[in-house]
Amino acid sequence: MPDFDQGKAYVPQEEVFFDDGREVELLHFVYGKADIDQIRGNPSKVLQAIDDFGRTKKYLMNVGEDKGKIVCNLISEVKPQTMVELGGYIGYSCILFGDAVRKAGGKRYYSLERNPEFGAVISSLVDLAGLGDVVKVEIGSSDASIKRLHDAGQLKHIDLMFLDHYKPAYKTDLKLAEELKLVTPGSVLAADNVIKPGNPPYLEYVRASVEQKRKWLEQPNGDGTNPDERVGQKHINQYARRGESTALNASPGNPNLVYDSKLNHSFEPTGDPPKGLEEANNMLDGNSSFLAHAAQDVALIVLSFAFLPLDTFIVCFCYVLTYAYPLQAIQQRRHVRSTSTPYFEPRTILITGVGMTKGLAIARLFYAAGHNVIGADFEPMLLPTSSGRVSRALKSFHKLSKPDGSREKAARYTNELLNLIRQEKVDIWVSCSGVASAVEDGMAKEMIETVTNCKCVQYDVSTTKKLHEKHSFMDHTKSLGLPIPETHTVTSKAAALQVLDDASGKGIQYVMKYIGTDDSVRGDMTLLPRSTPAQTKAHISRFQISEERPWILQQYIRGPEYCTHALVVRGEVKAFVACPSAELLMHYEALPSNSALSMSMLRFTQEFAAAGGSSFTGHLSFDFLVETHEAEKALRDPNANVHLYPIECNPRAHTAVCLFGNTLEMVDAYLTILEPKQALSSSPSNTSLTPNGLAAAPVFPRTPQKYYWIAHDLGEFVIGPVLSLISSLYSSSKGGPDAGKVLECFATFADHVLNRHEGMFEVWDPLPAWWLYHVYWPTQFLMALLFQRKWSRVNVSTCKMFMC
Ligand SMILES: C[S@@+](CC[C@H](N)C(=O)[O-])C[C@H]1O[C@@H](n2cnc3c(N)ncnc32)[C@H](O)[C@@H]1O
Repeated sequence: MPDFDQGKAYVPQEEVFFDDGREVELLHFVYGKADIDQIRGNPSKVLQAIDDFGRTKKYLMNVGEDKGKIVCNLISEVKPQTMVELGGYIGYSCILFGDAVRKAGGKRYYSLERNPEFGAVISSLVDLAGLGDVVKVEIGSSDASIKRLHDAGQLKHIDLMFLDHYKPAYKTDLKLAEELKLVTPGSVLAADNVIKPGNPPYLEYVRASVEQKRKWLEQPNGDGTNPDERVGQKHINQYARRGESTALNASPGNPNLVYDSKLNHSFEPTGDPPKGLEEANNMLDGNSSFLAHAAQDVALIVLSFAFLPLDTFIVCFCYVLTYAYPLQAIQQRRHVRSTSTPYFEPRTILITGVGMTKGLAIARLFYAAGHNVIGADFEPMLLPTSSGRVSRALKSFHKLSKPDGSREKAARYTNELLNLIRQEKVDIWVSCSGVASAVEDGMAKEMIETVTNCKCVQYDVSTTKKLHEKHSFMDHTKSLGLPIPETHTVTSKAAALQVLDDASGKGIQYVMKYIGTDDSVRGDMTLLPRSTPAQTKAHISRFQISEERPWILQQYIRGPEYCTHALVVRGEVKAFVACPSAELLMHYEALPSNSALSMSMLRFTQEFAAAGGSSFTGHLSFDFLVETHEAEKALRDPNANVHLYPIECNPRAHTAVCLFGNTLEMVDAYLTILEPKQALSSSPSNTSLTPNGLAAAPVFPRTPQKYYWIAHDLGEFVIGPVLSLISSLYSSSKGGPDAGKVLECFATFADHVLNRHEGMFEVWDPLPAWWLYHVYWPTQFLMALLFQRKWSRVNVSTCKMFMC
C-alpha cells in the first residue's frame, strides 16, 4: 500500500463531527468558490472543492480519496449497470462513484440517505457535478428505501452495493436485499469501515457457511431487530441524535448465498490507517530493519521459555495419565499385538518427514495399528531438533542429510535411505518429506524399488516433476480431458503483456504465478490486466521473467478455494479428504465426504489417478477453485457435479492428512501396496471395482475433527491483538483495536483450545509438541538471529520459515 500524502489530510475529527451545520456550511463554501463556473458539470472539481473544505475548514466523514480509489477500481472491474450506496452524507462517494459508474457504461446510481438535510446537500452537489442523469437520491431509512424501490419496480438488481451507513444495518440491509433477490450470485459488495471501527456481525455473516446461516435462522430470536452490540454502543447511537429509531429490518436473507470476501486496507481522509493496517505493520518484512527482526526472534525465544514450566507440567501429567489409563491408541496397539490376535503380522514402515505434522500423524496411525514405525527427517548438524524424534510412535529415529539439488547430495540421500531400509528391513517407505526433496524422493523411490523389496508411497522422478511444476501439471490435466483454468506459460515480459492485451476484450482476469518455488514472490494475487495498460505494464515490469525463470498467467476464478489429500495406490484412490483452504490457513476441517463438493473433487482425483496407471502410487493433493455460483449449487443439490478448476497439484502428503487422526482404516489403505499386483490391464489401471462397476469407496476421516496449531493461534488471537492494542494506546493514531475486540480474539483462542484438536499434540504422545515449541522453533529463531536472517512468516505445522 502506498504511503498517505500528508498534504492531502483532512483536519482531525472532532468530538461532534457531523450534523452541526457544517454540511450547509460546505454548500456555501463550494458555491462561493471563485471558479464555480469551472466547477459546474465537472465531478472531479466538485470533489476537489469538498476535499478543500475537509482539509482547510472542518472534518467530513467522507470515504475520501484513498479508499475511494479502491471502489473506483472495483467499478471499472465490475462495470455495474446499477449501483446502490447505503449512506450518502454530503455526496462525496455518490459523486465519485456515480461518475465512475457512468464512465463504465452503467445506468443508475442510487444514493440512500436517511437524513433529509444531508439528502438535500447531496442533490445539490450532484446537480452541480452534472450527474443528475445517473444519480438518484432516495431519502429515508435504507431498508425502507430498498423495499420501496424494489416494490415500485425501479430497483430490480444490485450489481454493486457500497455500504457506508449505520453499522448494525450493514448485515440486516444486505439480508433484505438478498431476500428481495436484489443481491444474487454475481453481485459485489464493498463495505467501508469493517476493520475500523469494525463490523463483526457483517463480517461474520458474509464469511459464514450456508449451514451456519441456516442454523442461525433456526435459533429463536436469533435475528431480531435490535442492533448487534458487537459494533459498539457508540456506533449504535451514532445517528440517533435526532431521536430516530434504531430498530432494524429482520429479513431472513438468503442463506444459500456464499460470499468470497477480501479485506482492503487504506487510509481515512485524515491519514489515519485502519486497525488492520497497523496489525499488518506488526508483521516484519524484508524492508524492516535487522534490529526489528532480531527483537522479534528474541521475543519469541523468551515466549517459548515463559511457557516452558506449564508445558513441561502438561507433558508430565500426560505421561502419568497414560500410565494410569492407557488411551485408545495404546490399548489398540496392545490389543493387536497380543497373542489373542494371532493373525496380526506387524510390518516395518519407514516414514520420512516425521518432524512435520503430516509425517507424525501417519506415524501415529501405524503405531496405533500395531506396526513398527521407523522415523527419519532432516536435521542440521549436531542439532537434534526434529520433533518426530521424541515420538512414542517411533521404534527408532534416523537423521538424514538434506539434498541441495546437486547430484552428490541426491546420491548420498538415496544411499542413506537404502541403508536404512536394509538395516531395518523396511516393508513400506511412506515419503512425507517436503517440497525441498521432491525430486530426490522420486530418485530414491526408483532405486529402492529396483534393489529391494520395499514398496514406496512415492512417485517416480518424471511423474513427480510433471505434477510438481504448474505448467506441466496444467498441460497434463488438459490432455486427460479434465477442466483447467485458462493458463499461459510466459517467458518474457512482452509475452505476458501480449496475453493480457489479448484478454482485455474477453473480460478474463489473471493472476501471475512463478513456476518454481520462490517464497519472495509467492502470494501476489494482483488481478491482471489492471485498470489501465500503463498500470499493467508497471506491474509486469516488477517481475523477472525469462526462459530460465518462466511464469504462468492463470485465469482468476472468483470463488472459494479447497484443498484435498489423497492416498493413491496403483492408480486407485485409497483414502481421500477435502477441506476449505487458504494460504497459511492453519485451521483444518473436513468437508462432509458425501457432500457434492467433496464427491466432485474425489471424482476428479480418481480420474486423474486412474490415468496414471498401475505405477501411479503416492500421495496426491490438489488445490481447487470453485466459482461462487457453483459452490452455491453444490450446497443446494447434494448430487450436483460441481465444475472445479484445479490450480495446483502437490505430489506429496498434505497437512490435511491429520484429519485422518483416528481413522485406523487408513493403515489398511497403505498396506494394499503390499498386495501382489493384479494382471496388468491398460486403462483405467487396475482400479478395483464394486459390483456396480464403480471404483471402491476410499477411506474418509472417521470422526472428522477440527484442527489448529496452538502457537499459531497464540500469535494470531492473543499476542498480535494485544501488541496492536498497546501500540495504538501509545501512538497518536486512532487505528488500534479496542479492548472489546481484543477480548473477542481471546474468546476465539479459548474456543479453539477447547473445541479443536492441536495438530502436534496427543495425550498419549505429548513430547513432540513440547519439542516443536521448545526446541525446534527456538532453535530456528536463534539461528535466524545468529546468521542475521530475516523471515516474514512461519508455518508451524510444516516447520517452514518464509525468508525475506
Ligand atoms: C459515513 S456517512 C456516509 C459517507 C458517504 N458514503 C461518503 O463517503 O461520502 C454515513 C451516512 O449514512 C447515513 N445513514 C445512517 N443510517 C442510515 C440509514 N439507516 N439509512 C440511510 N442512511 C443512513 C447517515 O445519515 C450518514 O449521512
